[in-house]
Amino acid sequence: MSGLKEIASNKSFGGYQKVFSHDSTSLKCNMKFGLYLPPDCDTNKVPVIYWLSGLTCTEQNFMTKAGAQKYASKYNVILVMPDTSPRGVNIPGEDDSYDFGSGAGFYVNATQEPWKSHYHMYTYVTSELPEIINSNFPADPDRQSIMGHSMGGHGALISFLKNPGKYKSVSAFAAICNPSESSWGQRALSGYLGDDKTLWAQYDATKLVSNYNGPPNDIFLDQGSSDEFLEKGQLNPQKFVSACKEAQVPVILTMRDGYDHSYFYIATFIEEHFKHHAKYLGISSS
Ligand SMILES: N[C@@H](CCC(=O)N[C@@H](CS)C(=O)NCC(=O)O)C(=O)O
Repeated sequence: MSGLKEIASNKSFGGYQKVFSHDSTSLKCNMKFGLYLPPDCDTNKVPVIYWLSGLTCTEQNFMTKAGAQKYASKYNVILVMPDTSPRGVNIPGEDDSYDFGSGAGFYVNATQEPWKSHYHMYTYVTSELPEIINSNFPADPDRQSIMGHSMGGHGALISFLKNPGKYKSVSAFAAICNPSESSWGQRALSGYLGDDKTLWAQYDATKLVSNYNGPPNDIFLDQGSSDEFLEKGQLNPQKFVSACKEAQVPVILTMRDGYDHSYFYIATFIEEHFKHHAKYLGISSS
């Protein structure tokens, strides 16, 4: 990693909403991420929550639409908001689809040509970015949690399940819970990983949960009942809940009557997610 550069900074709820760029070693391109620094981190190391966004998003969507700064300030946590794929790496067709390539890295490490030289979003969000955050900002490396939306909900669930103990808690809005069985997931997993379904299973929360042996923890899933992608079979929260029950892993699925897939829905319930993480990160609101 080199060239960490602040490219925006705006005071918000007593802290600062910033954007940084840097040269990523795992993605081999320049990347941007959003970072909210709460007021208290001037003097103390504070917990960190990673937010992973969904298809088509950049580091901007959650930052500008979720209203999360108010709660990151109140609960005194650093928020990290990465982009969703490598950018501008000149792979033929990278910008052709909304659900594959740019804006759709799917939080996997690609093994297939031509994606495998850059598309390592799993390593980027679980290793490279935490190292950057922990070494450049007042982040407590022993208190980190992860949450996300849709493709990013999938990213949050697999990051949590594949790294027992690394994240104190996980939550997700409208997560793609069983990507091997959704058309979004099938397109991404076959494109990035090829046809080997055992490799797909390493990035499928519903399959991973059966091997989870980390600390006991309520996995918090949030889902709007009028989400068009739920109706289209892209999300499959019930399959994940059944797999959790079978594996005796505690899960909470909260259905929200009439809410859709949008950031209007996320903004409505984001504080509940902060409360969930605050409980596991050992923080009380100021
Ligand atoms: N454009 C796609 C859907 C893409 C979509 O809904 N993306 C979600 C995540 S899966 C999102 O967060 N979009 C950006 C936004 O709402 O700000 C379609 O119309 O089918």
